[in-house]
Amino acid sequence: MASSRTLGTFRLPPLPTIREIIKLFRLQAVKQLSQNFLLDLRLTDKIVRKAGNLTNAYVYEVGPGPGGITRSILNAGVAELLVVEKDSRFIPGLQMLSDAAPGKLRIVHGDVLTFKIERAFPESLKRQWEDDPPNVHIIGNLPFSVSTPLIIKWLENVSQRNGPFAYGRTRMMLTFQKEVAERLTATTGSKQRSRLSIMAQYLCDVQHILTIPGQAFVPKPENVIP
Ligand SMILES: C[S@@+](CC[C@H](N)C(=O)[O-])C[C@H]1O[C@@H](n2cnc3c(N)ncnc32)[C@H](O)[C@@H]1O
Repeated sequence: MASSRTLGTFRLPPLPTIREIIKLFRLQAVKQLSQNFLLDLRLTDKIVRKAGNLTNAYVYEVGPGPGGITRSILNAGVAELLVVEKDSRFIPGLQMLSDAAPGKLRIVHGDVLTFKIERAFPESLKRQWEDDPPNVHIIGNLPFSVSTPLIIKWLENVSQRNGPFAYGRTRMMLTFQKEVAERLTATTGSKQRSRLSIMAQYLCDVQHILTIPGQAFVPKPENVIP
């Protein structure tokens, strides 16, 4: 009999809702840390579907928080999901998810700005830069105070083919504040064209995939777009 890892048919068992997890573990968003959660699993499923086919993929989720996107990634048939979360309050809820998905979810209590993902996944996943992208994906809904410095760091990593790009042309699916997303995707001549647009588009194929309405987040932030 083949394992679910090979077939990519894993589904999480019934679990408390994200709202219940937030109540259970007292995970109220901390305003100073710009925490805004996605509670609607249909939306997190949609975000994860847009990241492409994750069957047997190795996924690095940055800032899982109460775990909405995390659940959708686990249900997408991944080989392994590694999450890095800075706020220790979220670790017990993530541990519950890990227990529900034996051998699939690795939890790191740490900082995405310093975590060394290049050592975390098997060497065998590495591809030449010119080859098809590796089966390694980055997904995240980070606070905006972190997503901007992080994307600048990752663009530097792309140019040096290290960090997450030691595996090859690793794909990323990230949420950004509306203004940052507009700058990342701004074409020549547009008002939002900036150094960030030029750097990002020179080094990556940048696409605006979907707009998340502010009311999808709890609490509701300023304008957001992935
Ligand atoms: C905007 S919330 C999103 C949470 C969850 N992904 C969701 O969509 O509901 C951002 C998450 O990133 C975490 N975070 C913030 N800075 C971080 C850092 N430097 N390293 C790792 N996690 C971080 C926060 O604690 C929080 O859980």
